[in-house]
Amino acid sequence: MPMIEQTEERKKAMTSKATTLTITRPDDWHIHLRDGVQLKDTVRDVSRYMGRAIIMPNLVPPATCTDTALSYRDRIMAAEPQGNFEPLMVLYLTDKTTPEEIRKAKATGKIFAAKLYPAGATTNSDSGVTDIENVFPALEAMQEVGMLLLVHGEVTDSSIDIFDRERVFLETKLSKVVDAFPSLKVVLEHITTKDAVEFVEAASDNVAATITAHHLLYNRNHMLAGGIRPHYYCLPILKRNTHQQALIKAATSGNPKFFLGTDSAPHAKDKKEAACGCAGAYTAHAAIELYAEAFEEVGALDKLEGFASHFGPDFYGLPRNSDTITLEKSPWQVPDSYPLGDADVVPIKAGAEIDWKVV
Ligand SMILES: NC(=O)N[C@@H](CC(=O)O)C(=O)O
Ligand SMILES: [Zn+2]
Ligand SMILES: [Zn+2]
Repeated sequence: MPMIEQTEERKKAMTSKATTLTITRPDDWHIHLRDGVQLKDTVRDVSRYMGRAIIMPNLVPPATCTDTALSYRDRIMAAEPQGNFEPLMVLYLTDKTTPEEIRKAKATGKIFAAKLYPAGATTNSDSGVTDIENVFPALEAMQEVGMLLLVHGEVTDSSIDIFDRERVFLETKLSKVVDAFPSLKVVLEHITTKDAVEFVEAASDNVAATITAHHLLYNRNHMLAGGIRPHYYCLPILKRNTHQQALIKAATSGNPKFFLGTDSAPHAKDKKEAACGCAGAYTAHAAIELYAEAFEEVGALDKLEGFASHFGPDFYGLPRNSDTITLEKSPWQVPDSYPLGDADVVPIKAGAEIDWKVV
């Protein structure tokens, strides 16, 4: 066996037997904290060890302007009295977002990105964008002031199969945006397909993607084979195994274009276990632990730190966190549910064991 392969083999053997792992403190580059009575629970979970998080603005009503984004930030800060956690705010783009609003948001130093939801694509996206060209003036201003564009990348055309909506979005919409705004930094959020991996790899260095833990750990069989499991239902929907494999390969490749974004999106139990259940999976109770399981599965624990703690801040042009966290191999059982304000949320791996624990 050639020398290089032996070294690789040894490294694999080492990482697969690792019992502790210390990494730079991670950040979550895509999370839903919701609002009101739910905030104390969602903020407690994310702030246990995430240094910062990009906070999605799809509230009811959505955070479409600087003032609503800043007052939402204040409510999040009030829910985390220790002050160890920094929420990075995001503006919700609509057909009417003006270049002035973009400049105003950027000038606060607290709003880092604007989010494109195609109208009707996902939870609370009704006020989203109806035609991508409607936001071109806003995108022009974002490119100019250096504000990132975050994208829910799915078309909403009812004639397009739900499993194809991400791919068709790349071909018909996102390609237009990256061609028209080559200096705009774009994050394709929560990618779910091999097509998205290839799109991001082939694009310029201004295009990156977040990947969730649940899309690394699961495929559509987990959701649909042997019974329908609503807690795996999220958007973009889990795809077939070959797409899951492409995502695992991208996340563990060491390519800095792919980084951590949990898309942890809690919905009350009764809103998920329903005839028409809401889209979204809750993973903030064990975010880094779930990623550690996915990385360990393919012998790539040595690639977790870059993905979870380095590539996100590098892409956003922010400093990396300066302290560390330590994970320990110490299996624990996930509760059947957690409190979520005046309701309960069923988390991913409810009632099952997770191997890693943050100490
Ligand atoms: N991912 C989801 O399935 N749901 C998210 C919205 C989103 O990120 O698309 C939510 O807010 O519930
Ligand atoms: Zn989304
Ligand atoms: Zn989301």
